[in-house]
Amino acid sequence: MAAPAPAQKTFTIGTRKSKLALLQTDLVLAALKSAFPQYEYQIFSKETAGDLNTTIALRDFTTKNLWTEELEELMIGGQVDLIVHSLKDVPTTLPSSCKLGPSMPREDSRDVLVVKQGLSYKSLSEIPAGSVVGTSSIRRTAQLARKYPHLKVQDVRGNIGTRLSKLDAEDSPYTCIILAAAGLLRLDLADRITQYLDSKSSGMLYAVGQGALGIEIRKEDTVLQEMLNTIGDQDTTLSVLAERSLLRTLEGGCSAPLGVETEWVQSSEGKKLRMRSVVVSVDGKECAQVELDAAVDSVETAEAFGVTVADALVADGAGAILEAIQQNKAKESTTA
Ligand SMILES: NCc1[nH]cc(CCC(=O)O)c1CC(=O)O
Repeated sequence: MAAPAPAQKTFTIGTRKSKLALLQTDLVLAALKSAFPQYEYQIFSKETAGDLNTTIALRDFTTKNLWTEELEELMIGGQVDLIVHSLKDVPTTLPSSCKLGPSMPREDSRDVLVVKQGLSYKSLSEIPAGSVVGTSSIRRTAQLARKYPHLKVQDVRGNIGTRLSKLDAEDSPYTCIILAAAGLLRLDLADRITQYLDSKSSGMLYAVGQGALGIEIRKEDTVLQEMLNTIGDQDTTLSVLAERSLLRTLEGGCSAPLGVETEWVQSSEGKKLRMRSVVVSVDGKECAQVELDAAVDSVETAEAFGVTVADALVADGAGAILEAIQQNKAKESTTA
């Protein structure tokens, strides 16, 4: 008699509960299902500390693992097999038993300007002096202070829907807010995008990993590693590896005022990764800036490129800017 068929293998995908997180998880689930229809998949969603704390400014959190830690514990415990994150929210150093798999194709990585409903400004340069821009990101705040010093910045927290409601509220202090294009595009809110921000249009660079998904697995899970290799995109994987290596080397974590912009360019020596990067002091007065190209074709060369750009930024003054921010933080936490 034939042995009974083995129980159908089911992969459990862990995610945050926000609308965007669930949409992103559906993208991964669809890709896995289409490449590996022989397996079953289920989603386990959970609200994280980051979702539950919407009043404290993000930069005041001391832990960097706000969005990831609780799900990682479940994965290490075996209750989930993979976690789908916004890569931007994933710390550059993971628990020793976890790793990131290859990245699927990246959504638009740029920041965008969203103007309050009813106002007709078309770009950041049209926003009048003294207007309030909503953002809780130190990177966006610092770059605004540098390029648009006549504008004011005020915190705005919550998921994307909440931020849009806060912007549009009649008694809102905000003229506009800055968001990641990726979130709005995935939520089908492209009609709220007033202007795409980048090195050319506005001099604003995006966050490391922005627009990409981070798929985290257990380090020893060779089955899932192989499966993710199949649905991964080499160009995206190498760009985000280089960006994350830059951030890790600068040791600024998610609170570093570091902006990047990577693109693949054709040169006479073949395809190269171009990385623009900037570190700005919170008041916008100090700035280190570097643009480099490198032939990147492996994990090793991608990570080495990130280190090279970090070293060049430090040589251009980034170290002093980051140190001043660290010292300020230390001071605040002893006097608060
Ligand atoms: N920190 C919150 C966060 N994490 C990921 C995204 C958007 C999607 C992405 O960048 O992949 C956002 C919102 C935003 O910055 O507008």
